This record gives sequence, structure tokens and C-alpha cells, in this order.
Amino acid sequence: GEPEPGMARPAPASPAARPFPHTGPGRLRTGRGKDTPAGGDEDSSARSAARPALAQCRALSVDWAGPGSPHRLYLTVQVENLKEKLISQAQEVSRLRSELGGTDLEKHRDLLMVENERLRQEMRRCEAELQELRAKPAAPCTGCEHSQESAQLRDKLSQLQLEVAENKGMLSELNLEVQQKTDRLAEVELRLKDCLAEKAQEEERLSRRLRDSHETIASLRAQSPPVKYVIKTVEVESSKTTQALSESQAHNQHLQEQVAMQRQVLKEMEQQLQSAHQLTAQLRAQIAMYEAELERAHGQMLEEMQSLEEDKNRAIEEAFARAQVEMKAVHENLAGVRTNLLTLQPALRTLTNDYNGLKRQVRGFPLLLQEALKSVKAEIGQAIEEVNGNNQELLRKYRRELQLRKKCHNELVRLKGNIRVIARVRPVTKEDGEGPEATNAVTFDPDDDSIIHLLHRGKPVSFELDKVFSPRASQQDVFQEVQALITSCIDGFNVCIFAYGQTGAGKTYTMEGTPENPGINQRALQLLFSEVQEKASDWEYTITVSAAEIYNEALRDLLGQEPQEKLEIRLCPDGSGQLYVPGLTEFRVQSVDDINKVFEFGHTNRTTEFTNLNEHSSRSHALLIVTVRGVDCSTGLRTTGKLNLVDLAGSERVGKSGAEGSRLREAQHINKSLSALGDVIAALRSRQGHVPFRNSKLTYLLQDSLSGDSKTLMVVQVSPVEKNTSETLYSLKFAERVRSVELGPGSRRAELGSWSSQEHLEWEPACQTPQPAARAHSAPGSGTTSRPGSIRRKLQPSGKSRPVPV
Ligand SMILES: Nc1ncnc2c1ncn2[C@@H]1O[C@H](COP(=O)(O)OP(=O)(O)OP(=O)(O)O)[C@@H](O)[C@H]1O
Repeated sequence: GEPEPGMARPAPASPAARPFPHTGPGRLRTGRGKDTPAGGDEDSSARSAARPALAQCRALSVDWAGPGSPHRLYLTVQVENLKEKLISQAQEVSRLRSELGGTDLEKHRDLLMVENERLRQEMRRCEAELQELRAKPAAPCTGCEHSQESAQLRDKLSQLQLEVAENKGMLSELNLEVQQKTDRLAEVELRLKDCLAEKAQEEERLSRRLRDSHETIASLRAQSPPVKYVIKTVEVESSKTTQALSESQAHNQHLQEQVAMQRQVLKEMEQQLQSAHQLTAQLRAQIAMYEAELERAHGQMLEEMQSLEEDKNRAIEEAFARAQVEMKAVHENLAGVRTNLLTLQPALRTLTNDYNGLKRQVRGFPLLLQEALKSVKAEIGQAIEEVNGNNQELLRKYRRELQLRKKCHNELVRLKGNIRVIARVRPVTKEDGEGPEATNAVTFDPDDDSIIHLLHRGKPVSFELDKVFSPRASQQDVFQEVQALITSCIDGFNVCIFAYGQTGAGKTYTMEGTPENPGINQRALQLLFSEVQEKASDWEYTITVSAAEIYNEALRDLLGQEPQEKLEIRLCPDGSGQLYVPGLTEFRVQSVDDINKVFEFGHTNRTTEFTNLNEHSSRSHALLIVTVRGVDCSTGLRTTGKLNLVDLAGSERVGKSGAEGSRLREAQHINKSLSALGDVIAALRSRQGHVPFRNSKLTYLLQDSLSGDSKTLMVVQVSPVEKNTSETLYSLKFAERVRSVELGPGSRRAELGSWSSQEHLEWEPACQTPQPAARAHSAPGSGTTSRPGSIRRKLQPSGKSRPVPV
């Protein structure tokens, strides 16, 4: 425009110093060639536009200040060029915008967003369908044939759901990426808009300056003198303008570079978008596949549900039909119950009446009860008195009966004979060996249990005794036969039970038995204990035991402190004529345990004394002496009964086999004592005035138990085997002889003389007896050395405590 008033105008420069002809166009050309290498066409057009302008300027350089001055022309041309350039730049920018600009991207983005939205909606629809399917109540499908398939479909469905969720995630990632790119594009667009605005401003500024320049030129033309100065000013200003132009060109250049970069970025984004497109297409294909799968699963589920529904309906129909039937039955029952109720009502009425009547009675019951109690008490008192009277009478009768029983018992024993002889045949045992010698030689009469047949050297011999027990007889059977004797001991009688027979014939077994199957000794004591206990209310009893042994006519105490000491039998100094053994230990016993302790102690004494106990025991007499002392609590009457249980020494005829030394002595002593026993029994039976008790220690010791009212039982033990028939024959002869002297209580034979030891050994039967019922078998056999279960076995060491002497 016009220079400011008062502003100093520069002096006009010489044409040689003018900057324009040298610097302006040259610089313009250099700047163009240097700064815009990419815009070749635009540059060339600008250059072609600038060249005539320059030529015009040179041609007009004569007159710079005039209206057609070259400088003005040059500036006009330059301004025109700049305008053109600006327009082309704007066009370029709009082209770029239309070609690759935000519109397409936006469109693309919009498309993608629409597509995304559509996919989202589809997903939502699928999810809603799934929810709906899940929400449907699952019918119970136990045992259904489709249940497995349904489970598989459910699994597949859950897998598809997982994949859909993954795809969803991927889609949302892609969305995010697209969003980011869209944001970046918007940014670029914003920057471009800013650039364009800047350009427009610049353009406006330049055109404003051009206008000012025009006006200045015009005013300069009008004022010719300062024209030169003004021209100079314009030249100066023109250089400034040129500089600004070059700056704006540089800026343009920079913008173009940025546009190129943005193009590159856009290209990349396009590629990414393409790959996103592809991915989306893939995902859509997958989603379509999943949808198809879901559709199929849905179809299957629907089918299943349909069939389940049908089943359910069928079941409901059946249940309904059943319920109807049951209902009908219940109705019928109800009708029956109603009828019953109708019939029961009168009964109920009667019951109610009864109940009321009873209630009335109950109210009056305490009174009635009191009265009844009174009368009952009176009756009971009367009854008690009567019972007491009866009891007294019964007690008197009982005592009388007791006396009578005792008398009867004694009479029975007397009738049976005070001396009885029974035989017991032991079974064939392993110790008898095998072969003809071990065969059975003993038979029995099936109709008479007092007869025994023996086959001796082919000849049958029979014997009659009070009773014969076969090998089948148990310990209890034998004991039953003797228990009457044992109970009489409680009444004050003396009793002697002997076991007689050869070694190994079963004497010890019968007397002592085995721990599992005890014999007479233990059973007798048990019986005594129980009988004594029964009478405990009226009687006070004391039971004591002693154990002694007679070996070679020497008496020894088996329970004493010094068992080797020989004891003597003496008359009581009180003049009663009773015998006693000074030093013989007596133990008070109250139970079977006490008895066992006594036996054990006795055995200990024997084992310390003898090395071969079994051998010794079969050669000695063993005595168990049980004394029962009783006091009648009411009368003070005293009784004493003695039970002698004797396991005699073996009766075999050792003397005959030519034994010498100690064996001969033993045999002589045994024979002597056994003969003495036979003599005593014979004398007793024949009621002789003199009974030779003193002939042996055995008979002397048992004197008081063998005389008077005493009762004696001899158990003859018999071995059944062939090899022992000689000894069996002699034992049975001895037994029969003892028995045969008994002719009855009033007619005893007194003429029977004393038995010599020879008689004991060689006594022959007086007469031949009937033939045996069965033929005996013969068998060889060894001796009888083994003695398991022997009576003396009872006396085994045990180390138990010593019983307390009485
Ligand atoms: N009735 C029976 N039942 C079963 N076994 C028996 C019977 N009698 C005896 N015995 C057995 O026969 C064998 C000899 O018996 P035991 O020792 O009692 O004879 P013993 O006559 O006492 O001999 P010793 O004179 O040597 O003492 C034993 O093994 C015993 O168990």
C-alpha cells in the first residue's frame, strides 16, 4: 500500500544495483528447482509462466515506475503464478481428499460398523435363543436312548459357544483397531484442514499485499519524483515478499511430504483393513457354520424334547388311568368303611355306656379296695397260720421220712449184702498191641448184667458177680452203682471200696480216672460235698482226707512232711477199741480244688521217693481215706463216717514166674496182703467170731471200716485181651469166691476157713459155669508197662501250694 506519511523513502538505486533482474528470477528459478523436486509438471508450468514475465520485465526495465513498468509486471505475474499455484495446491489437496481422503475411509469404517452392528445383533439373537433353550425345563430323561446323544450335543454346543466367545473377542479387537485408524485419519484430516486454512490466510495476506502494491504503484505513478524511491521501497518489499513466498513454498513442500507420508499410512491402513475384511469374512463363515451347528443341535434338542414330551404325556396318561383305578378302589373302600362305621356306631354306644359304668365303679373302687384288702389280710393271716402249722407237720414228717429212708437204705445195703463184688472190663487199648494175643476174650450175657464169660485156652468159663460192667460202661455208670454206699458215709457208716485186678486192668482208671473223666474218688468227694451242702441247714459237716501207701507191708503217709517215715497202727489209748495212725496227716477239704491240691502234694512226696513211680505204684496199695464228721445243729448228735477208697497193688502171680530178690519180696507182700484181705472178707461174710484183721497192714488199717455195720465193695478190674486170660481167670475166681460165701444175712456159712496166700494164687473154680454167649478173640499182647491215665497219674507234679492240715 501507500508508504506511511513522513516515512523516509530510500534513495533510488542504479539499474546495475537493482536486485530484481539478477536475484529475483534467478532465486526463484533456483528455489523452484531445489525445493520442489517432486512437483515436476507444476514447476515446469510455473517456470514457463515465469519466463515471459521475466522477459517482459527486462524489456520494460527502461521505465520502472510507469504503469507498464517491468517490475510491476513481474510482480503481477508472480502473484498470478502464486495464485495458480495455490489453486493447484488446493486442487491437489481436494483430489487427494477425494482419492484417498477420509470420505472413503469413513465410508469403509461406517460399513464395517454397520457390519459389526449386524453381527452383534445376530450374536445377541443367538444368545437369546440359547438362553431360551437353557431356560426350558429339562425333562427327566433317565434311561432314555437319546440321553447320550443329547449330552454330546450339549458338549458341542458349549464348545461352539466358547468359539463364538473367542470370535467375539477377535471382532472387538478388530473394532478397536478400526476405531484407532479412524481416529488417526480424523487427525490427519484435521491437520490438512489446518494447513489449508493457513494457506488460505497466506493467500489472502499475499493478495492483500499485492493490492497494496498495486495501489502504491499507482500512487507512485501519480507522484513521479518520489517514484524511484517508492520503486526502491517496493523492490525492498518485493524481496521480503519473495522471501515469504519461498518460506510458504518450503512450507508447502513440507506439507506435500506429510501428505506423501499420510498416503503411505493410508496405504498400510488399507492393507490392514483388507486383512480385517478377510478375517471378518472368515469369522462370518465360522459364525455361519456355528449357527448351522447350533441350528442342528437345536433341531435335535427339539426332537428329543418332543419325544420326551410324548413320553411324559404317555406316562401322565398311564398314571392318570392308574390313579383312576386306585381312586375307584379307594372309593369302594371308603364306602365299606362308611358301612362299617354305621355298624360300629351302636357298638361304640354300648362301649361308651360300659365305659361310663366302669368309670362309676372305679370311683367307688378305693372304698371297695380297702374293704377287700382288709378281708384279704385277714385271710392271709389265717392262711399263714395254717401254713405254719402245716410246715411244722411237714417238718416232722420229713424227719420221720429221713429216718425211714436211712433205715430203708441200710436195709437195702444189708439186703444187697454188706460186701458186694462187681466187675469192670476195660476196653482193648493201644497198649494191648495187635495180633491174636490182643483179641477180645471176654463176653457178656445180654439178659443178665451179673454174668461174665471168659474164653480161657479155648474153654469158655462163666462167672456170676453182683454186677458186671462191660467196656462200654462209663465212669458215671460205675459211680451210680457205688453212690448209695458213699452217701451212707454221711449218715455215719464206714465204707470201703477196693479196686482189685492185675496190673493194667483199669484199677486206677476206675478209682481216679482222668482229669477229663474223673473216677470214683473225685465223684465221691463231689457227691459228699453236694450232700453236705444240702443238709447244711440242719447239720454241720467237716470233711477231711488222708492219703497213705502200703508198700512191702510198710505204711507211709503221702501227705506228711516226711513221706519216707514208716507209720504204725495203734489202738486208741481211750479204751474205745478204735485204731489210729499216729502221724498220719489229715487235711480239711471244702471243694474239689482242695482235693486236687492234696493229691498233687501226695504225688510230690511219692516222686521224690521213687524213681520208677509207675512200677512202684502197681506194687503198692494206695489209700484215700475220707472222714465225714457231722453234728446235728438241733440235737447236737455227732456222727463219723469213713470212706476208704483203695487202689490195690497188681494181683498178678509174680511168684509163679520165678521172680527173685526185691521183685519176689514185693510179690510176697502183695500176695500176703491180698490173701489177708480175702480172709477178712470171708470171715466177715461168714460172721466168724474172729476176723484176722492183723494179718496184714492193709486189713489192720481198714479194720474199723471192714467190721460192724461197715459196707464193702470190691471192683474187680478185668483185662479183656487173650494174653491176659490167665490173670483174668484168677481175678474172677477170687471175686466169685468172695461173693459165693455170702448166703444171706441169716444163713452165713461159718465154716469157711482162712485163705492162704497159695489159695489166693492158685485157687481153682469150684464148678464149671455155663457156656459164653459169644466166642472170644485171642490176641498177643505186650506187658502193661504204659500207664496213661493211671490213678497214680493223679499224683503228678504241679508245684501247686501245699494244703493246710486240719
Ligand atoms: N474203662 C476204661 N475205659 C478206657 N480206658 C481204660 C479203662 N480202664 C482202663 N483203661 C486204660 O487202661 C490202661 C491201664 O489202666 P490203669 O492204669 O488204670 O490200670 P491199673 O490196673 O491201675 O494198673 P496198675 O496196677 O499198674 O496201677 C490205662 O491207659 C487206662 O486209661
